[in-house]
Amino acid sequence: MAVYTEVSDDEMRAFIAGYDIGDVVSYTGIAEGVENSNFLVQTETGPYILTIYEKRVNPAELPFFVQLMEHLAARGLACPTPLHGRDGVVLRQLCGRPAAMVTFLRGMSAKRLSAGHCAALGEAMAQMHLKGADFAGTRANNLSVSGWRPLFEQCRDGADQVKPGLQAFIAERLDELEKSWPKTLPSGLIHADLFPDNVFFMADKETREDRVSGLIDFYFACTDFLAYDVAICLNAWCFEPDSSFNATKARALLNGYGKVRPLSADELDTLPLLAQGAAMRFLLTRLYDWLNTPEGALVKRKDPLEYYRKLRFHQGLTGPGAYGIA
Ligand SMILES: Nc1ncnc2c1ncn2[C@@H]1O[C@H](COP(=O)(O)OP(=O)(O)OP(=O)(O)O)[C@@H](O)[C@H]1O
Ligand SMILES: N[C@@H](CCO)C(=O)O
Repeated sequence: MAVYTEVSDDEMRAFIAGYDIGDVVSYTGIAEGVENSNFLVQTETGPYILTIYEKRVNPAELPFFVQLMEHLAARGLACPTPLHGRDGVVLRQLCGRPAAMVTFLRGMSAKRLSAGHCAALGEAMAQMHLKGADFAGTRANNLSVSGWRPLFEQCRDGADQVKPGLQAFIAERLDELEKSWPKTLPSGLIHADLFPDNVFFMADKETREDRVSGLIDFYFACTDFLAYDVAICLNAWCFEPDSSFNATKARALLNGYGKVRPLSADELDTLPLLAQGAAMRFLLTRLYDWLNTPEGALVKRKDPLEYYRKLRFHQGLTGPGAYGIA
């Protein structure tokens, strides 16, 4: 459940009055998500999403995220578009926290992922990379290689409670990743959290096949290697619940991506390393949350060991062939 900030009816009405979108008809907290408080707000002119930004979002970075969504939406990417208040302002305050309203996107995240979903995701991600190429804003990725060790230092003492030997495993892998992390791959705007819950699909009316209808949750977006985004998605989309890797889904994802933006030989060769790094990122943030979320908290903790297993898989690879590509 991700509604950290409760909003009263009066506070909601006053907040919505700041926009030219009619009066509030109803609103409800959205249970999904872990980072921010989200509400579905119905007004006389339709549905909107209200986000109240919580702990992990740095208010100073909000203009970057808002301008990025405006940039991508203006170039035809189906993503939330921030609403301007009557005074022109996008970033506002509600219940003492930064807040913004965005357009509501139709569609649903895929519950049972198929190779078709992975192919569609690959294409949509590549389109986002191309549309983001002329975005003027930049934001360093604080959850890439230089951010992992400080995060590890904050949770290393608890690691062995989660799995005996985990502390030594992470320490050894971190040393290796820091030594071998690439320096010169094609870079640009990446989403950095394009998990299945952040991608909406709708069935095509004629073919009945699921098409991507929208990408949401740009609050980890940053400037980094484009192939790192691909690696994050290989991890998030191509493993089965029993932890086995599905090379058919990986091939579909990579081919879908490559149809729009072909990956260079360097990017392909580096994928196993990038995928290990991407697994390290989510292993560490989940480990940190696991150790720091009090028992009984409203938010459901995600299993860090899922990403330990993913890291181990990529660690054993010598090239991108295991991802189903020649
Ligand atoms: N623009 C939108 N249109 C429709 N639904 C949305 C939109 N934005 C968010 N939602 C709904 O709200 C839920 C939570 O949103 P979001 O993933 O942005 O939250 P979060 O707390 O930042 O989550 P995460 O844990 O993925 O970082 C989504 O799963 C979706 O159901
Ligand atoms: N997608 C993240 C959580 C939200 O950023 C994870 O699964 O760990």
